[in-house]
Amino acid sequence: MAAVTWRQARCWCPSLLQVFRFPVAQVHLGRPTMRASQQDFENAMNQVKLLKQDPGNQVKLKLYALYKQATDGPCNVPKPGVFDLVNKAKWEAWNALGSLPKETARQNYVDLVSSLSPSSEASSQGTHGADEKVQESKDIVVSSEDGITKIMFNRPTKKNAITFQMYQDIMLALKNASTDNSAITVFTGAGDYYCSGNDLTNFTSAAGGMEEAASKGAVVLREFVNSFIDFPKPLVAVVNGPAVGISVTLLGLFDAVYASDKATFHTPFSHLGQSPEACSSYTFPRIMGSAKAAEVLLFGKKLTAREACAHGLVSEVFPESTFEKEVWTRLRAYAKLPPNSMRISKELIRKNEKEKLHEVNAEECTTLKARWLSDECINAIMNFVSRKAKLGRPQSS
Ligand SMILES: CCCCC/C=C/C(=O)SCCNC(=O)CCNC(=O)[C@H](O)C(C)(C)COP(=O)(O)OP(=O)(O)OC[C@H]1O[C@@H](n2cnc3c(N)ncnc32)[C@H](O)[C@@H]1OP(=O)(O)O
Repeated sequence: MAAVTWRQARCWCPSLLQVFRFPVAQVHLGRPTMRASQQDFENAMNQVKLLKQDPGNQVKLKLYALYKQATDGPCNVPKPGVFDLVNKAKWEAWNALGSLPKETARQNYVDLVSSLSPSSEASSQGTHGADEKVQESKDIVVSSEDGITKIMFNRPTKKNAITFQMYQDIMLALKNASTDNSAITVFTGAGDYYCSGNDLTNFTSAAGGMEEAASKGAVVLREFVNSFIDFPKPLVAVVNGPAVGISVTLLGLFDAVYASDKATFHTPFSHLGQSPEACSSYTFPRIMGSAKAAEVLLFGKKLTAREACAHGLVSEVFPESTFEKEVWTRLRAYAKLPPNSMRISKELIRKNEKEKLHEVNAEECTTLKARWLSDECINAIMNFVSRKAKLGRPQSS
């Protein structure tokens, strides 16, 4: 066998913070064996380089973890800071292997690579077909059926609060959805909530200083919101329950919002010492008028679904008992409309606003970065974490 040439191969992660790297070598693949030799291992590493399609972040993390376990043994390096998203994900994947023996890790690596045959590659790609089920991660579940790509917040025990990993998963899901075979893309939530907004522990668990955490948070937020501004297909929210914070402000960038009559819309930014994001400082006054937007964004007035509909944020409200059936029936019909026509019409509607939206997004992120470092914000988050205040409760409306 030829001498192995190690090198770092750049893999195909298309979203923000996407550069997962893992070593590959110059040889060919062996099929799964009962006991993988060093050569099988090296063959498998080379095969990774030859894969024609991106196997997806979850698989790449698994490969990285198994490679490290097989070569270095159990994870022995300090955990990266919370904002070092890629290295933290890699560290967690490696650390999760515990004391798995090197030989077993080597075998598992070979078997995993072997399973990435051309036929199995297709189902793990972002370019999945319109009738496939795809799961990007456990907290963000992506599926595609009947011409609709559904992106579901799936963290019901935490009211679907969005972690840093989930921001990344959503960006990836949107990137994939923009080129898949579906005609429209739909967001919804699992459980009783649509989404309770940013996970307030994202900042409290930051390993680096607050300054660094705020800088990185602003970068993630800007990129995240950009992916909604630029999304080319019709984007629909199926708001199954209460929505808080960024899950509300983002709705100003959606093309249609359907809500159950048990949904509420709450942006408690002043309570949190924060400021609006997702272009809502621009979209909300345009959608609902400046007086109502101020009440919502400055004073944190919680809107019922019917109020949100009356003020233009929601397209239509449905009774809870028939919500799912009625909305999905309608969406399946919409998804049969000519997709290019819908895409071109959306482009026309969005075109004149795009530059402005990007400007607003950048400014909101800069402002929020400063807010996250303020005493008002730090105290509010600490209050939530220590359960002195729950932001949903003091509101009377
Ligand atoms: C880097 C990007 C930044 C983007 C900027 C975005 C800003 C925002 O989104 S601001 C809005 C942030 N969200 C909130 O302020 C909501 C906070 N949560 C609450 O007020 C309440 O939890 C509730 C009203 C959403 C629900 O109340 P309740 O029905 O009483 O349920 P629990 O409080 O017991 O919640 C169950 C469970 O879920 C955890 N949780 C809920 N929301 C969040 C959250 N946003 N962040 C972190 N954790 C959340 C809650 O702590 C409970 O956990 P356990 O105590 O472990 O059961």
